[in-house]
Amino acid sequence: MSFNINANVKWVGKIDWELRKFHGEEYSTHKGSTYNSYLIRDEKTVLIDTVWMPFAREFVTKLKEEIKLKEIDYIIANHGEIDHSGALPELMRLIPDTPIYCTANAVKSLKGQYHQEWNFRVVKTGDRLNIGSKEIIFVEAPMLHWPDSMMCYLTEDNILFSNDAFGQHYASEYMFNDLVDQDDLYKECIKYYANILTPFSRLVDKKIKEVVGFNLPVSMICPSHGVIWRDNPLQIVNKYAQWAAEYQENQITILYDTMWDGTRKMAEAIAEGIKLNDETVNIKLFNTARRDKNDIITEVFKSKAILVGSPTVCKGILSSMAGILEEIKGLSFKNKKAASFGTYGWSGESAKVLTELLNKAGFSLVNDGLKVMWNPDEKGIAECLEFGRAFAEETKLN
Ligand SMILES: Cc1cc2nc3c(=O)[nH]c(=O)nc-3n(C[C@H](O)[C@H](O)[C@H](O)COP(=O)(O)O)c2cc1C
Repeated sequence: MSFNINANVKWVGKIDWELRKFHGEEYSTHKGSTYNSYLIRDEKTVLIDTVWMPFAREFVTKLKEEIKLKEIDYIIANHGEIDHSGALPELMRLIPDTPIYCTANAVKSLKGQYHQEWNFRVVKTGDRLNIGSKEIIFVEAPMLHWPDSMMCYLTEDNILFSNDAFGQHYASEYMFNDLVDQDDLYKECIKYYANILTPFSRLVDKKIKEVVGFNLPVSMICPSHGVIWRDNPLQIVNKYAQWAAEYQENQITILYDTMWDGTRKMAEAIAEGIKLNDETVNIKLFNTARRDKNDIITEVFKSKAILVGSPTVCKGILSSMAGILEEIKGLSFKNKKAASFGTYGWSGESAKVLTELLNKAGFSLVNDGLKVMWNPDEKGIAECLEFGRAFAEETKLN
């Protein structure tokens, strides 16, 4: 499949309908994904990015149906990660001398993965490549989300090829933003931001300001995954600006794991306590052993505060909770409050362990946590209700 984006730009990527896990098993892709590659025709012909390695053969075969490979004058590698560069080895075997335009860091990441001395042409922000009646302007975007990341802009057509920024893991036969279900689209966008870009929010904010400062008109944004933004393309840039600014909604998310339901009962009673204090707050509960980790992280991203609960197990906490807290720590969430809770049988370390992990992850602790022995009785449930009520009070938005 290929389709025209306009008279001279064609999408030549791959829709991966079946993909359900990405980055190994790290990222769930409930709606599949796409690897977007673009072919620009002017006096010179330019290929922007390729596809993931398993689709390399198919990509090159289909590309040959579009164009004689020797007619590709320039390749642009906006990012060295293999979901975009994975077909380069197959392609470069056939056109080994074609120059590859990329950042200095992309030379390192591409060499690091493919161990090839291709004809690299290093570019920096503001460099221009004349392709006939138009130019391509390069904009480095380090750490959005790798050191090698870059965007490029096609003059006259006013298209920003943004690579991973503004993308989503979303397979659809309707490859334009105005044609797809808007709820589905935004769910995938915010999930991508929450799980991949959160730690780089300051850089996102800086980059948006820098690019806006160039005063380049933008008629379309073509990311490297998911749909092309042609209807009001700046809507996703505005969303990124909001998400980068310590985004939060009036939401409290409760994460827990449990063996014999005691900690679940605590979680539910705490939720009730929150509601008694504040009927407006959106409360969501997740059993971390049973729910998708990336979906949970998206909810944490949206929250003003979180509560995490685990029973004490071998003086520690349950492994699903330990795993997700490790990931949450890496994402460096800002300006969020938290507290912990959990049941125990004799030594009762879990609430303290959770509090320490939350502290290390950068959350502001509202209290020292709540522990309840064995399965909570009436008194234990009353303590949870009060704990929830007080937590709601402490976390009310000003
Ligand atoms: C394998 C195992 C190890 C445990 N280790 C501890 C422990 O080190 N300290 C403690 O206080 N309780 C320990 N407990 C007791 C649990 O914390 C207790 O049964 C708790 O009520 C379980 O909560 P849940 O109903 O949410 O699963 C352990 C229980 C199990 C099954």
